[in-house]
Amino acid sequence: MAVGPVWAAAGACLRVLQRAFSLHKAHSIKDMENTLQLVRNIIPPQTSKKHKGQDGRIGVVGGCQEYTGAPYFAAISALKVGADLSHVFCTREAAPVVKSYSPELIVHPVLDSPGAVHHVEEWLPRLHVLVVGPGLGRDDTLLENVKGILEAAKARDIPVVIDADGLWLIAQHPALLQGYRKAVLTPNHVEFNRLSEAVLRDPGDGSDREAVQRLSQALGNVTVVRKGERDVISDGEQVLECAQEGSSRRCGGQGDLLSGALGVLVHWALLAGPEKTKGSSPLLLAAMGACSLTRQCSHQAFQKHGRSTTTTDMIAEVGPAFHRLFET
Ligand SMILES: NC(=O)C1=CN([C@@H]2O[C@H](COP(=O)(O)OP(=O)(O)OC[C@H]3O[C@@H](n4cnc5c(N)ncnc54)[C@H](O)[C@@H]3O)[C@@H](O)[C@H]2O)[C@@H](O)CC1
Ligand SMILES: Nc1ncnc2c1ncn2[C@@H]1O[C@H](COP(=O)(O)OP(=O)(O)OP(=O)(O)O)[C@@H](O)[C@H]1O
Ligand SMILES: [Mg+2]
Repeated sequence: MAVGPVWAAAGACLRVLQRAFSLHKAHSIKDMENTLQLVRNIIPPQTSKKHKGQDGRIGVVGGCQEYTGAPYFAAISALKVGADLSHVFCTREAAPVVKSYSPELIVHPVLDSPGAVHHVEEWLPRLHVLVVGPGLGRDDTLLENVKGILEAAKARDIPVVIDADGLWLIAQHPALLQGYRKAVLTPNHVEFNRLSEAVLRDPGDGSDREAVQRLSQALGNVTVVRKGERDVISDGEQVLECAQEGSSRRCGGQGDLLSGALGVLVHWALLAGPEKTKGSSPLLLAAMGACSLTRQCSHQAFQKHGRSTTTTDMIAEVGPAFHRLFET
């Protein structure tokens, strides 16, 4: 019987695979650590010489009758990461609710008004980044206004982070962002599949890494962050993975935290210049920073609150998590 040699061959094969896997894992961890080092480089120093607004004026476009939490989570997270001013452009009904969550946000009740595009356009020169989509909903009038806002942001070369229902809009009209190198898309599992179907028609089999890279390429190298058990990030050229330890809690709102944090980091990364980013794509660095931070917040909050952890608990961890990842 040749069972012995077969088992021996299978065992050897398994050991080779295990070794390859652990080497790959060690490599990924090293890649992640190298990238986090570059993320530390882009963080602007805190000095007494700065004026209000310099470290970030972020606009969140979202907030409607159903969803008021999502734009709040995104906008407050931007502030907690270190932006100086955070604006929310939402519907008339949502505005008093969002305001009542926090006196720190500047809230514009304009998104469902006929002058929505014009109003946001007037603010654009004073904003560094737009985060489009958290709690936006899918009302046609709102989405039409957001189309106009995106066109206006592109015309001014303002970076945009697109999340949640903003991604729904892009799945209907991919041309809106085609080739815009200052865009970052942050789909969850379902949003990623929807976008891939819409943009690639045949998303194919391939690995997660290939799928993210292909979507980015098909959209003309916009940066794509696919959230999940591991976050996969690509600008169509490079692919990074974020495997920072998070938690097994999957409450709503964690992606909103990520999008707000990313808004600030995108501003910082673009401001930092090549001597700080050392040839790496600023948007990839910003994405890796925001993904690591969100997961670290989740990890810390879960250690304290376990099963009852919610996004509010994670937001309370933004300061300590940021310090732990980027300032020690
Ligand atoms: N407190 C709030 O106001 C919140 C509002 N939210 C808003 O809710 C709106 C809809 O967002 P959704 O994320 O529900 O988008 P979708 O409506 O596209 O999601 C569809 C469904 O997919 C499911 N899903 C998510 N991840 C999955 C996975 N990995 N595998 C299988 N199914 C999965 C979700 O449970 C959801 O019911 C957006 O505007 C969003 O910003 C969310 O951000 C959560 C918090
Ligand atoms: N299975 C998982 N294991 C660990 N972390 C995960 C897992 N899935 C998602 N995450 C993390 O949770 C965060 C939010 O991702 P998620 O997929 O929940 O976004 P979302 O559905 O857009 O959230 P939201 O409820 O805010 O809309 C990201 O930091 C991501 O890395
Ligand atoms: Mg989401």
